[in-house]
Amino acid sequence: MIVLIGAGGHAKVIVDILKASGKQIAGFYDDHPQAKLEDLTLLGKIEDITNDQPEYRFIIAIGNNEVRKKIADQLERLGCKNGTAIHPAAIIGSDVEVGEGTVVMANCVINHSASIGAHCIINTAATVDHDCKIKDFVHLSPGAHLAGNVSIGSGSHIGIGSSVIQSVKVGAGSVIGAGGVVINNIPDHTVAVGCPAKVIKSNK
Ligand SMILES: CC(=O)SCCNC(=O)CCNC(=O)[C@H](O)C(C)(C)COP(=O)(O)OP(=O)(O)OC[C@H]1O[C@@H](n2cnc3c(N)ncnc32)[C@H](O)[C@@H]1OP(=O)(O)O
Repeated sequence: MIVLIGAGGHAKVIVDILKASGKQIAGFYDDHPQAKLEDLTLLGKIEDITNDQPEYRFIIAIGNNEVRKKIADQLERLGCKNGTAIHPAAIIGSDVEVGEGTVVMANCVINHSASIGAHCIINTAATVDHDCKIKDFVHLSPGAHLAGNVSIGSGSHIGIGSSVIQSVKVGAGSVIGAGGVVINNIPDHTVAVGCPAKVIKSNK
């Protein structure tokens, strides 16, 4: 039984994925007392989460990577278990690892021997090619494409429609702007944009 945390647009898409894959949703937590998420039950504020029902599997349905990490730390302290949501129209190759709490949206392709960390978002129609290594709390935006053997550090955000050529490393906590074309390694905690993507500022 899945429990969602958050009730925004990202959460709505995850509800659709869970419905399409036949998973039951017990309800959702959100800090706004008037929050609505389809016909699901609001279970309380995020600070009210407990591990009283060990059959629950939590998915943090919030797009911001840092917020997701903070809540994941809270869930870990409580001993809560995480669920995953993988759209039935996603294609997952052999020897692919998908970490707990991660969501994979419709029309994604994750190819042979790629590994995806925990609490990642592999957004609509993103592709991750063979042997890529994606650490925890990464967001690959819709239509982002990673060639083979790319590494993405923890908490980085790859913008919508970006491409990363083979064997390049994007550091931790970095952002690649929408439509960026990454052909060189990108350091930790930076924002890079354009074609070819160049660092324009720090992301600390
Ligand atoms: C389902 C969903 O909705 S998933 C969400 C998907 N969303 C995304 O992928 C958003 C990605 N975000 C971006 O591309 C943003 O523009 C960012 C993060 C790169 C930069 O945002 P900010 O930090 O607010 O920077 P800001 O808008 O001030 O831009 C700084 C400079 O970079 C330029 N710039 C910003 N984004 C880009 C871009 N994607 N490509 C090229 N140049 C860019 C701006 O024109 C500006 O240039 P200037 O200084 O010459 O005027």
